[in-house]
Amino acid sequence: MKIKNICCIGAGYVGGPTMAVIAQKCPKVKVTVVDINEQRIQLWNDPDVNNIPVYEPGLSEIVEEARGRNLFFSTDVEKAIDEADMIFISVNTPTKTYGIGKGMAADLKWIELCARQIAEVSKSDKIVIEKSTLPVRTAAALKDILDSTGNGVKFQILSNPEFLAEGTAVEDLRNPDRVLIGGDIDSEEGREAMDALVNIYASWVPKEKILTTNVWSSELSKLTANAFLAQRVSSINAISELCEKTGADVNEVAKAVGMDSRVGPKFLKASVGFGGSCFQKDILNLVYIARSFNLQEVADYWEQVIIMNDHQKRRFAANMVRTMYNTVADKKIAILGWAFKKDTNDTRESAAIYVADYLLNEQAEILVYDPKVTAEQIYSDLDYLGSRSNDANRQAVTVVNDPMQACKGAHAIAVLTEWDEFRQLDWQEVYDNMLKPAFLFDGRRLLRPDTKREIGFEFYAIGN
Ligand SMILES: NC(=O)c1ccc[n+]([C@@H]2O[C@H](COP(=O)([O-])OP(=O)(O)OC[C@H]3O[C@@H](n4cnc5c(N)ncnc54)[C@H](O)[C@@H]3O)[C@@H](O)[C@H]2O)c1
Ligand SMILES: O=c1ccn([C@@H]2O[C@H](COP(=O)(O)OP(=O)(O)O[C@H]3O[C@H](CO)[C@@H](O)[C@H](O)[C@H]3O)[C@@H](O)[C@H]2O)c(=O)[nH]1
Repeated sequence: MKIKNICCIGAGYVGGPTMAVIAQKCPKVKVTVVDINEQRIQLWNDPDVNNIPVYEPGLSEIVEEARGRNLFFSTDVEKAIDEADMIFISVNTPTKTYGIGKGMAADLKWIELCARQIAEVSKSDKIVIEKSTLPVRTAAALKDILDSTGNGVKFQILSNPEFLAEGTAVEDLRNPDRVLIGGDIDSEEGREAMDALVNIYASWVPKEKILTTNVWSSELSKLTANAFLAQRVSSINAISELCEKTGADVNEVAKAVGMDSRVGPKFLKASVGFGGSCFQKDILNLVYIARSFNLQEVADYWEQVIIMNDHQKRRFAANMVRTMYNTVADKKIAILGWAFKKDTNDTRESAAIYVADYLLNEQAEILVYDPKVTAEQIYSDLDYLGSRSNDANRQAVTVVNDPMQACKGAHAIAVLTEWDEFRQLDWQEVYDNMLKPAFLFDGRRLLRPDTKREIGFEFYAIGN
């Protein structure tokens, strides 16, 4: 089966970059990314390619090359569905905030809306691909909805979870560790659909890296992969607290442990806590699924990864307060970095939001600098927590676009995102312009303790 037209529903952090790379690597395939968010689509179509709504190194160049040639962004969802042979569903699947499974289960309302719309609009057979991260067995629900139209259109459902990490999305998409495709391997139509998707990826991914499985394994592998990665971060963060009590250094411990080839060195960087839109949501979802099958021990085991992460964020903020003589009321605290990791403008579940909220509850005055996050986003993150009025957030938090300005006259600095530029700051000048004692809290192990202490900072770092 030759695919000519691809539609992707959802022009977010996954849909945008993934489709841009497919369009670049398959110039003969027309790729249309659609979204109900008009402003987002407008930005994807902005003549100045630097204004596209997702910041990822290397992405604007690809969009510039492919946009208007075989890559299109549109709000006309129906037309794109109608024209496509292959439809990726890449909409958000956040944690439910209401009803059964509130705070745990994935909210599948947007997925279901997509399925219903595809069912309603389609006049020809289609391959429908789960790109969003979904609970295991969601494909069965999609199949039910799609097969109930009664208009004779045939749908093949595949699971093709995305493993890209933000900040390295383009590199991860161009050079994936693996591509996972789950489908109905027992039927000829199922195998044909899987082959069609394999062929798209085979345009640039070596065949041995393209893995095909049954649908349920594919769906569950995605949740499992994120649970394993997050578990490593929580494991090293648990050890970081022990390091602080014993004189061991978490970086040295991580290096010694990670050099065991059975463990490996990646994802052992202690931090103020993992953030991002995926780890917490996907583990909560896994825990919820395990509980729904009455697997209490399995659920409790994975839940601990989240409990540890919440503890890490809280204890970092509490340590700041304790160190600063048990009060930060009316003290100026500069937060360097708001994104959940470097090289992205995404702030979802960023540790910075929770640390700031904790300090605001202690009546601190906060100045924030992040090279890629807007003031509007920072206020909206704080407002969303609902800890105080929106006005109170604007009164207590000032967002600036120069790190030196954030630190000037501050009692303390907290480094909460590992942006490279923070290493290069003139730390002597920062110190000179701060109130003394000048407290510096490194939540990312970004800065060298010896040089900062030499300058005169009261320096604290996770796991040191
Ligand atoms: N962000 C990541 O790094 C990442 C990586 C791998 C997998 N995932 C998974 O991919 C999925 C998408 O994540 P994201 O970060 O791109 O989300 P996102 O919120 O950035 O983008 C989702 C988009 O879908 C749109 N949308 C929702 N319902 C729609 C509908 N019915 N019709 C048209 N558009 C609709 C929204 O307007 C939004 O722009 C999630 O399931 C997530 O778990 C995310
Ligand atoms: O050693 C580490 C590694 C990561 N982190 C933090 O963990 C969070 C997540 O980082 P990362 O995994 O690099 O970014 P994400 O974009 O959230 O990517 C994860 O989540 C995606 C969405 O499901 C998956 O596709 C990716 O494979 C998976 O890495 C960030 O806050 C990091 O700062 C640490 O604290 N220490």
